[in-house]
Amino acid sequence: MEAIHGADRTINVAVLDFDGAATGLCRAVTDAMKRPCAEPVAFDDRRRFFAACGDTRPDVFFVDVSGLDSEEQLGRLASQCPHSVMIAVGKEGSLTRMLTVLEAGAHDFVTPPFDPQGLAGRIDMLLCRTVPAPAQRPADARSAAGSEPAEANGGIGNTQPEFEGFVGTSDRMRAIYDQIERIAPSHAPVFITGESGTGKELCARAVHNLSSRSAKPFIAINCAAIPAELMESEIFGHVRGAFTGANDARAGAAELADGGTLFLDEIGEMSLALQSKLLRFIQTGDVQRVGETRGRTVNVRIVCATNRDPHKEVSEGRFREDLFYRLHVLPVHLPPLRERRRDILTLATNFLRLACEEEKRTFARFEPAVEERLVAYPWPGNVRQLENAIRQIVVLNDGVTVRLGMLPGYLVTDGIPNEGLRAPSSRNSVERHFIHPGAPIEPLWAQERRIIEQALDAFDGNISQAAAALEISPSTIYRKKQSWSERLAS
Ligand SMILES: Nc1ncnc2c1ncn2[C@@H]1O[C@H](COP(=O)(O)OP(=O)(O)OP(=O)(O)O)[C@@H](O)[C@H]1O
Repeated sequence: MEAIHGADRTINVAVLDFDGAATGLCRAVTDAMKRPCAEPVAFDDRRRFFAACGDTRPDVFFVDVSGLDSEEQLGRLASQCPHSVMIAVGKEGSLTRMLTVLEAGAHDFVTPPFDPQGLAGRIDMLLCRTVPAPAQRPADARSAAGSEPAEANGGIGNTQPEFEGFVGTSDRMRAIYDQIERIAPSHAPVFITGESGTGKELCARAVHNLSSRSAKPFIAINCAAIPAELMESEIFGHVRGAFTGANDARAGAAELADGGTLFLDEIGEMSLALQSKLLRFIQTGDVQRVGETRGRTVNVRIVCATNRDPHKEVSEGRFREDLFYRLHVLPVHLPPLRERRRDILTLATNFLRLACEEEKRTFARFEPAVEERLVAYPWPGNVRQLENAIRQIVVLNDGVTVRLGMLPGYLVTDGIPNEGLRAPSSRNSVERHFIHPGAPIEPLWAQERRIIEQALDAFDGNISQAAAALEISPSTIYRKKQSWSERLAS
């Protein structure tokens, strides 16, 4: 019964009920849901219900909490089924009971009079947010989900890698997946740019894995991590006695990668002297070990990456122009996380799942205030920083729901560590702009334009979503856009 989580898939529902009320509610809710639902499986025996749910993990379960001994049973169930939506059904609500039920991991605690319609909408939304999709081949994923991806429902949606280890379904990332698929079969060099932590190495590996070289080695060298004097021997190898400490002959990365891919990370850090040698190697295919006069021919595909602006490096004389044009044949640019904010929660949920598996923890979700923070933060260290933040939360805390108080300090305070963009989309966050005395004041229309354009960027140009986040109507955005073009044209 484990879920396959496309929007059109049949949803499995179970209900624990002692007097018929929860089953009645469950039927009314499933009738009102947009997704197809299987006939709810009803239980009136607690033991059988918990055992069955633990085994089969339905997508949604309704639990009549009036017959439970303690909320601990709910907590265990929430941990066992982290991707299921749990609705607690009570006879009457006290605030304390509600809080303990929610703390145990229920998504909602409902008491009569019920609102099946409203609950159906909420469950539809929660299903998008909590439930992972199965790993799919990218082409299948994009054709099956492509026309109506989970993100269209405004939720987290797919939390499994979408493409060769990449998580994220934003338009920007989908375009990257397409690009990687197109360039992978070629033998030409690939030049990957992007800020630190945006996934350049992941991209290089994807190019290799999808190429005809995938059965041969992928050898990665980080040009920033190896001292300049050792770099030549790391790439090209050395003969015995070539320099002090070279007690044995050794093959370099270029030889080891024969038939496969040589990934030169942080190539912008390579010295000009070594750049000349690399150029010669690319032109001839000949590897000459340090201390050797005769070379040997190898067949490698070069993929390189840098977080610098390569054009600037060339124009400022730090990177050889001839080498740049040899390498910059198939360029790929990975966007910073702040420019594809809709991927943040998908990535965060994925990292939460992975960290919980590895650290044996039970977190299954983020509370809404945490989601807001995650989406609003500019992530100057990009995906790597997000991954580290989630790992830190998981290691230092326990529970089912990640709460605001568990976030690292820099995410809780309003500070922006670097010059990154502050998210415009957080409803409850207050933008703080300080105007220093004597500083030029930006006209109101220009400030409005900046804020609206940031919101549009954050939602990949989706006007309805940007308008909802800004709490204005979509027509206001259309009207403003019109007035800016008139103003700029005049
Ligand atoms: N889209 C993504 N989905 C899942 N994980 C990602 C994604 N992008 C990056 N990561 C993860 O983030 C971390 C950093 O990625 P990677 O090392 O590829 O970045 P990079 O751009 O090469 O960084 P640097 O410039 O610092 O070398 C890795 O653990 C990687 O698996």
